[in-house]
Amino acid sequence: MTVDLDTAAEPTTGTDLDPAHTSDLNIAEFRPLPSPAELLTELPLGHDRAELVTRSRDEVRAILSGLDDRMLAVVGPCSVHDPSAALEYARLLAPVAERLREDVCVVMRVYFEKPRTTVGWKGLINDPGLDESYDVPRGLRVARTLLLDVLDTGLPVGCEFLEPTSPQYIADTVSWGAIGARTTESQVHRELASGLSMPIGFKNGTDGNVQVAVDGCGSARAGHVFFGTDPSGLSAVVRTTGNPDPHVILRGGRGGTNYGPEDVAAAVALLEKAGLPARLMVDASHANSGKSHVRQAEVARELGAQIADGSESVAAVMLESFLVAGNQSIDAQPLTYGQSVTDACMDWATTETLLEDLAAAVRARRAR
Ligand SMILES: O=C[C@H](O)[C@H](O)COP(=O)(O)O
Ligand SMILES: C=C(OP(=O)(O)O)C(=O)O
Repeated sequence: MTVDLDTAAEPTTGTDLDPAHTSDLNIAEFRPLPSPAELLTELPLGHDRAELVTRSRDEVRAILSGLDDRMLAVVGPCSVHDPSAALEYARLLAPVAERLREDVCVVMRVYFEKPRTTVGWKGLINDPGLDESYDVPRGLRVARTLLLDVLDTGLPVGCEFLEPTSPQYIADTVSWGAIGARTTESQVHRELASGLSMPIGFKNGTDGNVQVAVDGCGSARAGHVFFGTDPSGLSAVVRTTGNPDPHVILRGGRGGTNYGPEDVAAAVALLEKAGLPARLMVDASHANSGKSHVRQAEVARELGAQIADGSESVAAVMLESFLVAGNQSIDAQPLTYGQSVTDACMDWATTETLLEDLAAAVRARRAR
Protein backbone atom coordinates (compact mmCIF):
# COMPACT_ATOMS: atom_id res chain seq x y z
CA MET A 1 0.00 0.00 0.00
CA THR A 2 1.35 3.47 -0.81
CA VAL A 3 0.34 6.77 0.71
CA ASP A 4 0.94 10.09 -1.00
CA LEU A 5 2.14 12.19 1.90
CA ASP A 6 2.03 15.34 -0.24
CA THR A 7 -1.71 15.07 -0.56
CA ALA A 8 -2.51 13.37 2.75
CA ALA A 9 -4.63 15.93 4.59
CA GLU A 10 -4.49 14.21 7.96
CA PRO A 11 -1.76 12.39 9.78
CA THR A 12 -1.87 8.62 9.38
CA THR A 13 -0.93 6.04 11.94
CA GLY A 14 1.21 2.98 11.54
CA THR A 15 -1.76 0.64 11.76
CA ASP A 16 -3.67 2.63 9.05
CA LEU A 17 -0.91 1.54 6.73
CA ASP A 18 -0.69 -2.03 7.98
CA PRO A 19 -4.04 -3.82 8.08
CA ALA A 20 -2.38 -7.01 9.30
CA HIS A 21 -1.00 -5.02 12.26
CA THR A 22 2.39 -6.62 12.39
CA SER A 23 4.57 -3.57 11.87
CA ASP A 24 4.64 0.10 12.88
CA LEU A 25 2.92 -0.96 16.08
CA ASN A 26 4.86 1.67 18.00
CA ILE A 27 4.28 4.46 15.47
CA ALA A 28 1.69 6.95 16.69
CA GLU A 29 1.43 8.91 13.44
CA PHE A 30 3.02 9.94 10.17
CA ARG A 31 2.70 13.66 9.51
CA PRO A 32 3.39 15.12 6.06
CA LEU A 33 6.30 17.50 5.55
CA PRO A 34 6.86 19.96 2.74
CA SER A 35 9.45 18.62 0.34
CA PRO A 36 12.94 20.15 0.47
CA ALA A 37 12.33 21.64 -2.99
CA GLU A 38 9.14 23.34 -1.76
CA LEU A 39 10.91 24.95 1.20
CA LEU A 40 13.86 26.07 -0.95
CA THR A 41 11.42 27.66 -3.41
CA GLU A 42 9.57 29.40 -0.59
CA LEU A 43 12.80 30.63 1.04
CA PRO A 44 15.44 30.77 -1.68
CA LEU A 45 19.13 31.20 -0.93
CA GLY A 46 19.65 33.69 -3.76
CA HIS A 47 22.80 34.68 -5.59
CA ASP A 48 24.54 36.90 -3.01
CA ARG A 49 24.13 34.48 -0.11
CA ALA A 50 25.21 31.57 -2.32
CA GLU A 51 28.38 33.48 -3.12
CA LEU A 52 29.07 33.97 0.60
CA VAL A 53 28.48 30.27 1.29
CA THR A 54 30.79 29.18 -1.53
CA ARG A 55 33.51 31.66 -0.64
CA SER A 56 33.47 30.81 3.06
CA ARG A 57 33.50 27.04 2.38
CA ASP A 58 36.65 27.63 0.33
CA GLU A 59 38.18 29.64 3.17
CA VAL A 60 37.37 26.90 5.69
CA ARG A 61 38.94 24.30 3.38
CA ALA A 62 42.06 26.39 2.92
CA ILE A 63 42.47 26.85 6.69
CA LEU A 64 41.93 23.14 7.39
CA SER A 65 44.49 22.18 4.77
CA GLY A 66 47.05 24.73 5.96
CA LEU A 67 47.01 26.79 2.77
CA ASP A 68 45.57 29.70 4.74
CA ASP A 69 47.40 30.47 8.01
CA ARG A 70 44.39 31.95 9.81
CA MET A 71 42.31 30.17 12.47
CA LEU A 72 38.78 28.96 11.93
CA ALA A 73 36.51 29.85 14.87
CA VAL A 74 33.05 28.29 15.01
CA VAL A 75 31.31 30.36 17.63
CA GLY A 76 27.75 30.78 18.79
CA PRO A 77 25.04 29.35 21.03
CA CYS A 78 24.93 25.71 22.04
CA SER A 79 21.47 25.67 20.48
CA VAL A 80 19.12 28.18 18.93
CA HIS A 81 15.81 28.35 20.80
CA ASP A 82 14.88 31.97 20.10
CA PRO A 83 15.67 33.17 16.56
CA SER A 84 15.49 36.86 17.61
CA ALA A 85 18.19 36.41 20.23
CA ALA A 86 20.31 34.38 17.79
CA LEU A 87 20.00 37.15 15.20
CA GLU A 88 20.88 39.80 17.76
CA TYR A 89 23.97 37.72 18.56
CA ALA A 90 24.83 37.49 14.84
CA ARG A 91 24.60 41.28 14.55
CA LEU A 92 27.15 41.61 17.37
CA LEU A 93 29.43 38.94 15.94
CA ALA A 94 29.45 40.12 12.32
CA PRO A 95 31.42 43.36 12.83
CA VAL A 96 33.92 41.57 15.09
CA ALA A 97 34.37 38.88 12.43
CA GLU A 98 34.96 41.58 9.85
CA ARG A 99 37.50 43.37 12.07
CA LEU A 100 39.47 40.15 12.74
CA ARG A 101 39.18 38.64 9.29
CA GLU A 102 42.91 38.90 8.52
CA ASP A 103 43.62 36.46 11.35
CA VAL A 104 40.42 34.55 12.14
CA CYS A 105 37.70 33.18 9.90
CA VAL A 106 34.57 33.36 12.05
CA VAL A 107 31.68 31.00 11.34
CA MET A 108 28.58 31.38 13.49
CA ARG A 109 27.47 28.22 15.24
CA VAL A 110 23.74 28.00 14.42
CA TYR A 111 22.69 24.63 15.85
CA PHE A 112 19.12 23.46 15.35
CA GLU A 113 19.43 19.73 16.06
CA LYS A 114 20.46 18.56 19.52
CA PRO A 115 21.59 15.00 20.16
CA ARG A 116 20.54 14.03 23.69
CA THR A 117 22.24 11.62 26.05
CA THR A 118 18.83 10.13 26.81
CA VAL A 119 15.84 12.42 26.27
CA GLY A 120 15.25 16.17 26.21
CA TRP A 121 14.42 19.00 23.82
CA LYS A 122 15.91 18.02 20.47
CA GLY A 123 16.21 21.48 19.01
CA LEU A 124 14.26 24.15 17.16
CA ILE A 125 13.55 22.11 14.04
CA ASN A 126 12.09 19.24 16.06
CA ASP A 127 10.11 21.37 18.51
CA PRO A 128 10.07 25.09 17.61
CA GLY A 129 7.42 25.81 20.26
CA LEU A 130 9.68 24.38 23.02
CA ASP A 131 6.47 22.84 24.32
CA GLU A 132 6.39 19.32 22.90
CA SER A 133 4.04 20.38 20.10
CA TYR A 134 6.64 19.21 17.54
CA ASP A 135 5.59 21.44 14.65
CA VAL A 136 8.46 20.24 12.46
CA PRO A 137 7.29 22.03 9.26
CA ARG A 138 7.34 25.31 11.21
CA GLY A 139 10.70 24.34 12.72
CA LEU A 140 12.17 23.92 9.24
CA ARG A 141 10.78 27.28 8.10
CA VAL A 142 11.97 29.12 11.20
CA ALA A 143 15.41 27.51 10.95
CA ARG A 144 15.84 28.30 7.27
CA THR A 145 14.64 31.87 7.75
CA LEU A 146 17.19 32.42 10.52
CA LEU A 147 19.97 30.89 8.43
CA LEU A 148 19.19 33.33 5.61
CA ASP A 149 19.04 36.24 8.07
CA VAL A 150 22.41 35.31 9.58
CA LEU A 151 23.96 35.10 6.10
CA ASP A 152 22.58 38.58 5.46
CA THR A 153 24.77 39.89 8.30
CA GLY A 154 27.77 38.66 6.29
CA LEU A 155 28.51 35.71 8.58
CA PRO A 156 28.84 32.14 7.30
CA VAL A 157 27.10 29.50 9.39
CA GLY A 158 27.96 26.10 10.89
CA CYS A 159 25.48 23.40 11.94
CA GLU A 160 25.48 19.93 13.40
CA PHE A 161 23.73 17.46 11.11
CA LEU A 162 21.73 14.90 13.03
CA GLU A 163 18.57 13.86 11.18
CA PRO A 164 19.67 12.13 7.99
CA THR A 165 17.14 13.96 5.79
CA SER A 166 17.10 17.44 7.35
CA PRO A 167 20.19 18.67 5.43
CA GLN A 168 18.11 18.68 2.25
CA TYR A 169 16.19 21.60 3.79
CA ILE A 170 19.10 23.74 5.01
CA ALA A 171 22.53 22.52 3.87
CA ASP A 172 22.75 24.95 0.94
CA THR A 173 23.15 27.74 3.53
CA VAL A 174 25.86 26.04 5.59
CA SER A 175 29.64 26.53 5.24
CA TRP A 176 30.88 24.10 7.89
CA GLY A 177 29.19 21.11 9.52
CA ALA A 178 29.68 18.69 12.39
CA ILE A 179 28.82 15.13 13.21
CA GLY A 180 28.44 14.95 16.98
CA ALA A 181 30.10 12.74 19.55
CA ARG A 182 27.02 10.55 19.89
CA THR A 183 26.78 9.82 16.16
CA THR A 184 30.39 9.92 15.01
CA GLU A 185 30.48 6.12 14.88
CA SER A 186 27.16 5.84 13.04
CA GLN A 187 27.36 4.55 9.49
CA VAL A 188 24.29 6.61 8.58
CA HIS A 189 26.02 9.85 9.63
CA ARG A 190 29.27 8.95 7.90
CA GLU A 191 27.30 8.28 4.70
CA LEU A 192 25.51 11.58 5.15
CA ALA A 193 28.83 13.42 5.60
CA SER A 194 30.17 11.79 2.44
CA GLY A 195 27.52 13.61 0.41
CA LEU A 196 27.51 16.99 2.15
CA SER A 197 28.92 19.94 0.23
CA MET A 198 30.87 21.61 3.05
CA PRO A 199 33.81 20.50 5.24
CA ILE A 200 32.55 18.23 8.02
CA GLY A 201 34.13 17.76 11.45
CA PHE A 202 33.75 14.49 13.36
CA LYS A 203 33.78 14.78 17.15
CA ASN A 204 35.63 12.21 19.18
CA GLY A 205 33.31 9.80 21.03
CA THR A 206 31.73 10.70 24.37
CA ASP A 207 34.12 8.20 25.98
CA GLY A 208 37.06 10.19 24.58
CA ASN A 209 37.91 7.72 21.79
CA VAL A 210 39.55 9.74 18.99
CA GLN A 211 40.07 6.79 16.65
CA VAL A 212 36.32 6.63 15.96
CA ALA A 213 36.45 10.23 14.68
CA VAL A 214 39.47 9.41 12.51
CA ASP A 215 37.53 6.39 11.19
CA GLY A 216 34.56 8.70 10.56
CA CYS A 217 36.80 10.92 8.43
CA GLY A 218 38.11 7.91 6.52
CA SER A 219 34.58 6.70 5.88
CA ALA A 220 33.23 10.14 4.86
CA ARG A 221 36.02 10.65 2.33
CA ALA A 222 34.78 7.60 0.44
CA GLY A 223 31.73 7.46 -1.80
CA HIS A 224 28.70 5.55 -0.45
CA VAL A 225 25.36 4.22 -1.62
CA PHE A 226 22.51 4.40 0.89
CA PHE A 227 18.80 5.08 1.46
CA GLY A 228 17.75 8.73 1.45
CA THR A 229 15.36 11.23 -0.09
CA ASP A 230 15.74 13.34 -3.20
CA PRO A 231 14.94 17.08 -3.29
CA SER A 232 11.31 16.33 -4.16
CA GLY A 233 11.02 14.31 -0.94
CA LEU A 234 10.82 10.91 -2.63
CA SER A 235 12.63 7.92 -1.19
CA ALA A 236 15.76 7.40 -3.21
CA VAL A 237 18.96 5.46 -3.45
CA VAL A 238 21.63 8.08 -2.88
CA ARG A 239 25.11 7.68 -4.34
CA THR A 240 27.77 10.06 -3.04
CA THR A 241 31.27 10.84 -4.26
CA GLY A 242 32.82 11.44 -0.83
CA ASN A 243 33.62 14.55 1.21
CA PRO A 244 37.16 15.80 0.54
CA ASP A 245 37.48 17.79 3.78
CA PRO A 246 36.47 15.75 6.84
CA HIS A 247 38.45 16.54 10.00
CA VAL A 248 38.54 15.60 13.67
CA ILE A 249 37.13 17.71 16.51
CA LEU A 250 38.61 17.08 19.96
CA ARG A 251 35.87 17.66 22.56
CA GLY A 252 37.18 15.71 25.54
CA GLY A 253 35.47 12.63 26.92
CA ARG A 254 34.43 10.80 30.03
CA GLY A 255 38.10 10.16 30.87
CA GLY A 256 38.97 13.87 30.79
CA THR A 257 39.99 16.67 28.49
CA ASN A 258 41.96 16.33 25.23
CA TYR A 259 42.86 19.89 24.25
CA GLY A 260 46.42 19.89 25.64
CA PRO A 261 49.50 19.76 23.37
CA GLU A 262 50.10 16.04 24.14
CA ASP A 263 46.47 15.16 23.33
CA VAL A 264 46.64 17.14 20.10
CA ALA A 265 49.91 15.40 19.18
CA ALA A 266 48.36 11.98 19.90
CA ALA A 267 45.37 12.80 17.69
CA VAL A 268 47.64 14.05 14.92
CA ALA A 269 49.57 10.76 15.09
CA LEU A 270 46.29 8.89 14.52
CA LEU A 271 45.46 11.17 11.58
CA GLU A 272 48.88 10.66 10.02
CA LYS A 273 48.62 6.89 10.46
CA ALA A 274 45.30 7.04 8.60
CA GLY A 275 46.83 9.16 5.82
CA LEU A 276 44.70 12.18 6.74
CA PRO A 277 45.80 15.84 7.01
CA ALA A 278 47.42 16.53 10.38
CA ARG A 279 45.19 19.45 11.29
CA LEU A 280 42.12 19.49 13.51
CA MET A 281 39.57 21.51 15.45
CA VAL A 282 39.45 21.73 19.23
CA ASP A 283 36.12 22.27 20.95
CA ALA A 284 36.72 24.34 24.09
CA SER A 285 33.33 23.32 25.45
CA HIS A 286 31.63 19.98 26.26
CA ALA A 287 33.94 17.52 28.04
CA ASN A 288 36.90 19.86 27.47
CA SER A 289 35.28 22.39 29.80
CA GLY A 290 33.24 20.03 31.96
CA LYS A 291 30.32 22.01 30.49
CA SER A 292 31.39 25.05 32.55
CA HIS A 293 31.35 28.30 30.62
CA VAL A 294 33.90 29.74 33.04
CA ARG A 295 36.28 26.87 32.42
CA GLN A 296 35.56 27.10 28.68
CA ALA A 297 37.10 30.59 28.57
CA GLU A 298 40.23 29.22 30.29
CA VAL A 299 40.45 26.38 27.75
CA ALA A 300 40.14 28.87 24.90
CA ARG A 301 42.97 30.93 26.41
CA GLU A 302 45.13 27.81 26.73
CA LEU A 303 44.44 27.02 23.08
CA GLY A 304 45.46 30.56 22.17
CA ALA A 305 48.76 29.98 24.02
CA GLN A 306 49.37 26.76 22.03
CA ILE A 307 48.78 28.64 18.79
CA ALA A 308 50.99 31.56 19.81
CA ASP A 309 53.67 28.97 20.66
CA GLY A 310 53.58 27.88 17.03
CA SER A 311 51.20 24.88 16.99
CA GLU A 312 50.20 24.25 13.38
CA SER A 313 47.97 21.31 14.31
CA VAL A 314 45.15 23.32 15.87
CA ALA A 315 43.56 24.80 12.77
CA ALA A 316 40.20 25.59 14.32
CA VAL A 317 38.37 26.14 17.58
CA MET A 318 34.76 25.80 18.64
CA LEU A 319 33.30 28.13 21.27
CA GLU A 320 29.83 28.01 22.80
CA SER A 321 28.73 31.55 23.37
CA PHE A 322 25.49 33.51 23.62
CA LEU A 323 24.34 36.93 24.82
CA VAL A 324 24.11 35.98 28.49
CA ALA A 325 26.49 33.67 30.38
CA GLY A 326 25.47 30.24 31.66
CA ASN A 327 22.34 28.27 30.91
CA GLN A 328 18.77 27.86 32.13
CA SER A 329 16.17 25.14 32.18
CA ILE A 330 13.99 25.06 29.09
CA ASP A 331 11.05 25.03 31.52
CA ALA A 332 12.05 28.36 33.13
CA GLN A 333 9.13 30.82 33.27
CA PRO A 334 9.92 33.30 31.89
CA LEU A 335 13.02 32.32 29.94
CA THR A 336 15.98 34.70 30.26
CA TYR A 337 16.50 36.35 26.87
CA GLY A 338 19.76 35.37 25.17
CA GLN A 339 20.70 32.56 27.55
CA SER A 340 21.22 28.94 26.48
CA VAL A 341 18.58 26.30 27.22
CA THR A 342 21.13 23.52 26.63
CA ASP A 343 24.81 23.69 27.60
CA ALA A 344 26.25 26.70 29.41
CA CYS A 345 27.65 29.38 27.10
CA MET A 346 30.11 32.23 27.58
CA ASP A 347 28.62 35.70 27.42
CA TRP A 348 29.16 38.11 24.56
CA ALA A 349 31.80 40.31 26.25
CA THR A 350 33.96 37.29 27.13
CA THR A 351 33.58 35.93 23.61
CA GLU A 352 34.64 39.16 21.95
CA THR A 353 37.77 39.32 24.13
CA LEU A 354 38.59 35.67 23.39
CA LEU A 355 38.26 36.21 19.64
CA GLU A 356 40.61 39.22 19.90
CA ASP A 357 43.05 37.01 21.87
CA LEU A 358 42.86 34.26 19.24
CA ALA A 359 43.59 36.77 16.50
CA ALA A 360 46.62 37.98 18.49
CA ALA A 361 47.75 34.34 18.90
CA VAL A 362 47.54 33.83 15.12
CA ARG A 363 49.61 36.96 14.57
CA ALA A 364 52.19 35.70 17.06
CA ARG A 365 52.36 32.34 15.27
CA ARG A 366 52.75 34.08 11.93
CA ALA A 367 55.56 36.24 13.28
CA ARG A 368 57.62 33.26 14.50
O1 LIG B 1 25.50 20.14 23.27
C1 LIG B 1 24.59 19.80 23.99
C2 LIG B 1 24.67 18.64 24.84
O2 LIG B 1 25.94 18.47 25.36
C3 LIG B 1 24.29 17.39 24.12
O3 LIG B 1 23.27 17.67 23.24
C4 LIG B 1 23.88 16.35 25.14
O4 LIG B 1 23.03 16.91 26.04
P1 LIG B 1 22.37 16.12 27.24
O5 LIG B 1 23.42 15.26 27.87
O6 LIG B 1 21.89 17.23 28.12
O7 LIG B 1 21.25 15.31 26.69
C1 LIG C 1 26.25 18.13 21.12
C2 LIG C 1 27.36 18.76 20.85
O1 LIG C 1 28.59 18.32 21.07
P1 LIG C 1 29.09 16.85 21.35
O2 LIG C 1 28.60 16.04 20.19
O3 LIG C 1 30.56 17.01 21.39
O4 LIG C 1 28.51 16.42 22.65
C3 LIG C 1 27.35 20.13 20.33
O5 LIG C 1 28.39 20.62 19.84
O6 LIG C 1 26.30 20.73 20.40
